[in-house]
Amino acid sequence: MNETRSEQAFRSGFAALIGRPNVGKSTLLNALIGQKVAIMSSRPQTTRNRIRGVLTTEAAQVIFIDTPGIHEPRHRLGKYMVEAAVSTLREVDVVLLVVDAERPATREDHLVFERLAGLRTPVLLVINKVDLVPKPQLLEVIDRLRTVHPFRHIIPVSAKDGTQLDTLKRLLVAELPEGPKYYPDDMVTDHPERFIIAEYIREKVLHLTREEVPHSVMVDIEQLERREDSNVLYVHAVIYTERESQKAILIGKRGAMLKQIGQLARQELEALFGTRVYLELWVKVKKDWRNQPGMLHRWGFDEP
Ligand SMILES: Nc1nc2c(ncn2[C@@H]2O[C@H](COP(=O)(O)OP(=O)(O)OP(=O)(O)O)[C@@H](O)[C@H]2O)c(=O)[nH]1
Repeated sequence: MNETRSEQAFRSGFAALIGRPNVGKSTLLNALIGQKVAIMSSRPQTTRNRIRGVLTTEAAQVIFIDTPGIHEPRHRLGKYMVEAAVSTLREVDVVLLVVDAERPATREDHLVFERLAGLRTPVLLVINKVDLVPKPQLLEVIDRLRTVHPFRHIIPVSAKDGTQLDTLKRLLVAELPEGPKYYPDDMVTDHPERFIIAEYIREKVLHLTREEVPHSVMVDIEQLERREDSNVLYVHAVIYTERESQKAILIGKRGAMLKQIGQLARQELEALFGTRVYLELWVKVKKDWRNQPGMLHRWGFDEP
């Protein structure tokens, strides 16, 4: 249709939506996503990092995730869980911090601000509910919050009447890397857990093997079963490589590397889902998987 548009690279990635209760996160998300609001998790109560929604435009896809531990005081949640929540902020592409223009720096807000210390992920500060405050007051708020963190942008919006939402979308998408469309446009429900688990395992692979194993690694979750009675999430995953030599590295001496990958991934997944995780990992060679459309579809990478 439009030539210049089709030449532009598609962007995709994860955005963490954070902010104390009642600042308008849900309203904002609904306003950004509009009719396509897609609450992805069928069992929100069992998943800690739930996907709240997916914004798909012609040029980009933003997957918004929730990080519940971020808003909780340390004593209620325990150090480990807070750290798990904060580590999510390091893993996403962009953080959207929402505050309320009328009450922008309560004690609860500061709790959230504290979690940003030292964070390298770009943070967009969204000052919501600007329809409720006069402009001079808004300028004061911006001045005050400017010093809280080196925000990438400060964007005053009103989720309620739509003020500045297009600007916010544009700035948000600009922070995302080029990438595939992870979810079909009309996806309403799925098990995003599959995708998240695969990404966690893949991250451990890349981290532990450094340059020895290139990015051609793919993780496929073959089986995902929640054993309600025992509160265990059972995961059977296969790490695909393109060469035998990579497979050998991934398995390591007497399986030591694979064991380490599994242990680290399991610990993080347990923190993420708040349940025990039984993780079974296999390594298989699948030559040239990247050129097999069937494989790509299986992993949800549909052509944009
Ligand atoms: N005036 C005004 N009200 C808003 C705006 N955005 C949200 N609200 C109101 O603020 C209240 C809280 O909004 P929510 O979207 O539920 O807030 P939340 O941050 O998702 O809250 P939790 O789910 O508790 O974390 C609701 O009554 C909204 O109608 C806005 O831009 N302007």
